[in-house]
Amino acid sequence: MELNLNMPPLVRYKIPIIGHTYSYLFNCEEFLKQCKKEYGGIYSLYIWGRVITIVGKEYTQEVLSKDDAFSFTAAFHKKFPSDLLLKGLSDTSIAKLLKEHVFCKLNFYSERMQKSLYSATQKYIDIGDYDESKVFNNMHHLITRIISNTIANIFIGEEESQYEEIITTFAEFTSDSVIFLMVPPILDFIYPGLQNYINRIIIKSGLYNPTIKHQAILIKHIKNQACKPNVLFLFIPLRTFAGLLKEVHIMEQYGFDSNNVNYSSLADKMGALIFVSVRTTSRNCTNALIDLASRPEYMQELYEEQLVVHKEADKNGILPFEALNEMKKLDSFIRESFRLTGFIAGLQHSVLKDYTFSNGLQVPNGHSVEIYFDDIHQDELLQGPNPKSFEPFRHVDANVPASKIGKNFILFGGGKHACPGRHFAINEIKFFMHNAILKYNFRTESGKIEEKKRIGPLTIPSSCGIIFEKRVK
Ligand code: HEM
Repeated sequence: MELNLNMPPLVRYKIPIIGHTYSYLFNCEEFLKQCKKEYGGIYSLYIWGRVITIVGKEYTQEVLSKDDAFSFTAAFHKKFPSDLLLKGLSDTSIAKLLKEHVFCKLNFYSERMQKSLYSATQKYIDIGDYDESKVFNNMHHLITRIISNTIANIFIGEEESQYEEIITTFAEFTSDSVIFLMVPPILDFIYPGLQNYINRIIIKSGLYNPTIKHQAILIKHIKNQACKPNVLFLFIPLRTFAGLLKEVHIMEQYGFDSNNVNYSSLADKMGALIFVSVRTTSRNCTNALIDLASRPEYMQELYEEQLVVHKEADKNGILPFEALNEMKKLDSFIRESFRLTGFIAGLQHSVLKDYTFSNGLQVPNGHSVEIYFDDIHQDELLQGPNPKSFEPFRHVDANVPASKIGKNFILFGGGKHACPGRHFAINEIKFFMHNAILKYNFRTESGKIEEKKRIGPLTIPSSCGIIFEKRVK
């Protein structure tokens, strides 16, 4: 019984119904700092008609590591009609399949990744003649298309990724699907969960379903791909479709038999894969690029490192996989960009059973907890001196790579469900940045440090102008 539990303190609030919603949305940084000062490392807020618990650095690892008590996926399903829009997302075999067949042989994808990244960069960051410079106003949009080219190339195949409609689907699937999350859940003030209930009616009645068009495009191209022998098929990293059909255990997992392929189910899984990979990578890649454009004083040092690394490239400019380990300064820069991504709180988890934290406070089954990112990513003890300042090479001396998760770095979550795609994403961002630094000089049009755009406790990349100039060799 919830009544008998020793729950975290509920922060005082003045306005009934609204509770802390306004402060959380519009003054999150200061508000959570103040709450921590008054209530300590774990307390509850009343937001959008529900009580949620904010968990600070001392208890974060408990949330991330105890997957029998806390679930990120369950919290997402509660807020979002994923069973209608993202059917593949609840398929736990995707993470397993990716781990077993893709993430453990990333070197296999390194060449494809570089080739498609470099050609897409040339296509979308096209600055014309040799000595021209050009301003690009929405890097997030361009980088999403560049990343979509690469992810589509790897997961749906070289040939299908040549179609603009497939790139559009990869680039827009996520933003179209989460449209329902973008609408503030005002109806939840009337009754918690009402907003999601109404969203479900809208989708089920056929009034509006933003993913249908993408589903049709994915099915069409998966079919195209499946009809051609000797091509890399889908996200199953076997070289040939014939090879795929021989892999009985994968076929069984996917309900495959050579005469009866369930394309709709494959498109669902592809949708889930796009959802977890494209926007996350694009957002962080854009942030890294703008963070560097904002601090041109670091460009030369990074350029010199990339020049040395590039000596290992073959005649087509393709680096060996191992060269990624040599990009130490770039890796540190990227980790610093991740660390200061501006997320104040997030990674909401649902509580799966009554749980007692190590300090004795308890949360009931069905409750939600959210992690206080700032308490970790901006903490002096965890990050070293000047945790708020962007010090691009602070991780070089510490010898901590961008992919290392732990008590002081939770952008990729943690525990058993920590993002398995982080190495893939970081490799992609490193190859992209390596190429961009070698080819261009870039800086913000304003000449200032451009901050991310804040949306409540989260951020999206700035849409500021970035000036690109070709480097004179
Ligand atoms: C910079 C880019 C990325 C970020 C910031 C990111 C972040 C995250 C986070 C926070 C989680 C939840 C972890 C948790 O529950 O504790 C997650 C899960 C996941 N991510 Fe990523 N991700 C990124 C890129 C990718 C890519 C490129 C892929 C695939 C190619 C991917 C595949 C997954 C999968 C399959 C899961 C679910 C893991 C599970 O439930 O066991 N991610 N990611």
